[in-house]
Amino acid sequence: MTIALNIRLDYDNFNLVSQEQIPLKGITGILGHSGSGKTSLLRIIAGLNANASGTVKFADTTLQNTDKNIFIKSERRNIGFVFQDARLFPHLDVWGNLQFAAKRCQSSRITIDEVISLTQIEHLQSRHIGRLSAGEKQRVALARAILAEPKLLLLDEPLSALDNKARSKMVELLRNINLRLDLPMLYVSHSVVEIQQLADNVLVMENGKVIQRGHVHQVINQLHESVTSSQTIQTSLSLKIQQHLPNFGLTQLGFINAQPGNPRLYANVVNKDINSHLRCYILATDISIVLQKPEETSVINNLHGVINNIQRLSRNSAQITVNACEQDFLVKLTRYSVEKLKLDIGKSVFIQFKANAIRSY
Ligand SMILES: Nc1ncnc2c1ncn2[C@@H]1O[C@H](COP(=O)(O)OP(=O)(O)OP(=O)(O)O)[C@@H](O)[C@H]1O
Repeated sequence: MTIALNIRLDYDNFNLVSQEQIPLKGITGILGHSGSGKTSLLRIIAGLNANASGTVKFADTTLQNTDKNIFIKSERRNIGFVFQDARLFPHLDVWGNLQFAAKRCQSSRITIDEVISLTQIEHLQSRHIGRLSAGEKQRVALARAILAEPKLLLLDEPLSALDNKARSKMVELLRNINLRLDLPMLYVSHSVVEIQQLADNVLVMENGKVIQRGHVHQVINQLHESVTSSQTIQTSLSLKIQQHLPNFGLTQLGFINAQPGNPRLYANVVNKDINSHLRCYILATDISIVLQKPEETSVINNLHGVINNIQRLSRNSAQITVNACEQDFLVKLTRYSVEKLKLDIGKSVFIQFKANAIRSY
């Protein structure tokens, strides 16, 4: 199933042009700076922007074809939408908000109780909307959207008002809902970390155009510097949980396609089952490079690799790509260190990073 777009939207100071086939499998993240056109793109797909011209096809259904004067109204598109600000009915309690959605929904592939349980709002049912936290409101908005049994769910920065704890809970919840209901999602955010933790595939937007697309790790590891700040350049990867070392507060991890002899990595204890995959990232500023094999060091993660790219970031800093165990690691160094260590493409080096450099939500 895909969304096929061939559209154009012109405002006085902004033009969006997109010819895109978006495969609707799992969660597709749409990443980009403020003003790059992410919300406009979602609104066109949802049928909330009649000013756009061109064609929008959802699987075999034409939702819009300007030449043929076709425009299926938003409420008939079978597409759900969760906004940044939840947009619940303020005069109703949680149950009232859910009932409203359930009444409008025709089939019953999922019951209201199942949705309440999936979104973890059992204890909130009689609560008035005005007495919910931002995270709770988002979970109710999500429940309401799911109850309408959409074929596609669009989410526009739904986590932006949440703190880190609520955010990580929502990320887990969205993944769970995506798997349990097999409900494809398009998820807009300007946060690289949020997209890294949630999306399977990513589109990157800039100035009203999609400039990058692909699998989450591949896109994030090659993010254009105009999209990411040099502070958030990161290696995005998935690792396999090998064993927990509770006495040390550590978890041992392996590369997914590990070859015999590949070293293990260590992260601060991760609450996940053995053999499951941990989606994680390592900031480029958290990795350092040494020329000799470190023998006596407190830095727990040490990998041998070869430099395959050096890219200048600013007058005084550079991004070095080191391939180790068939994985590219991005490292940010000062130009002083690059010159001092005489780093060059093809040079054999060791990279080092601490356990707490392996991050996840
Ligand atoms: N109704 C409108 N009339 C004129 N210009 C608009 C309108 N809606 C959006 N724009 C402009 O279109 C551009 C893209 O806006 P859009 O909301 O799609 O960006 P975005 O990437 O979602 O940004 P953010 O992350 O801040 O939500 C912006 O420059 C915005 O000012």
